Amino acid sequence: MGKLVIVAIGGNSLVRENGRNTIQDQYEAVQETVVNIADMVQEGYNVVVTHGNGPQVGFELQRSEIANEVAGMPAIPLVNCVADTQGGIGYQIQQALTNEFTKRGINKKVATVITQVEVSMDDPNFKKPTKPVGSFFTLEQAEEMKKEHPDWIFIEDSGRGYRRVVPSPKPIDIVEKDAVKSLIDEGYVVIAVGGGGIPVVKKDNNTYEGIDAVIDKDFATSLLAEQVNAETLIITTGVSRVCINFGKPDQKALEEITVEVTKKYVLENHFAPGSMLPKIEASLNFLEKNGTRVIITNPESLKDAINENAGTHIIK
Ligand SMILES: Nc1ncnc2c1ncn2[C@@H]1O[C@H](COP(=O)(O)OP(=O)(O)O)[C@@H](O)[C@H]1O
Ligand SMILES: NC(=O)OP(=O)(O)O
Repeated sequence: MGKLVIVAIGGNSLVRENGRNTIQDQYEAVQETVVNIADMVQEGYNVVVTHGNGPQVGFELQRSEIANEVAGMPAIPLVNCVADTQGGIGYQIQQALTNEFTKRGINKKVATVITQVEVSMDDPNFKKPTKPVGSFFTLEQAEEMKKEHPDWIFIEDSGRGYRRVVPSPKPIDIVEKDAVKSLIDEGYVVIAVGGGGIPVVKKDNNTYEGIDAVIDKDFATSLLAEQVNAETLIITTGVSRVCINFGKPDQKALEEITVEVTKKYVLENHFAPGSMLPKIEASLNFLEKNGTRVIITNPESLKDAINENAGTHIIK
């Protein structure tokens, strides 16, 4: 069996900049991304795919709230919005990847696993929402919305505007990890922990119950990578490389950095919370366990990045 690589697709990287946010636009972005994943499979890598849902889960929540306010339809709990977006995006990746394999004559099967991820009810992150979801707003728009919904919390997201935030507990365990492992062993390209996984808590009688939150997909991906013994973790996002002094005149793109240097940059606040910081922290977690390398890049650079010609590489 070839080397096992986990590729995480950022939710924002599936959103077109035309502001329409249609399902068709999202499918086109998925189709562009899977071309690069198929290239990796063709090069002999075993690939597990994970994906975010930050924008999409926020859109779903907004649709539910509008339907509730306008038509009195019952609101959809946040945990179910996560499940819905996990299924919807998983379906698109599964179909696009299967079609790409068919076109290229690659004999590979693809399966999406509806994945529950255990979190702790006592996680302090339930009290302090940090996960940005949905659209970007101006400060004026955010202030206007807060007048109508005083309980909504907004943060500024990496110079891109203001976004609503929801609680984001840390993942403890992947409930369906054995199913994922079995499918990998059978040669499937598996899509799992979509949107960071559906957050669940374990009750005293060992049963699970959903809880309203959005788990960061980078942390869930890092945990899955550890649990299935992946060698390489690749996080695709909106930038080709991680930078220091991001957005400033002296911005510098990083090609290769060690864990030690990365930790120093974290302490110097080079990585924005809610966007680049979780990717970096998830990368460090993975490298401190069984991982050997992490690559952070944009989807179109995937193939070059795995051949060490693009992206930011974090090594031990
Ligand atoms: N130091 C940094 N280097 C590069 N990008 C950064 C940095 N800090 C913040 N960012 C921003 O973080 C974004 C990635 O986070 P985000 O869009 O939330 O992730 P995702 O692709 O998983 O949805 C980048 O596209 C960039 O705008
Ligand atoms: N759930 C999650 O982390 O999604 P994004 O990667 O889209 O922010």
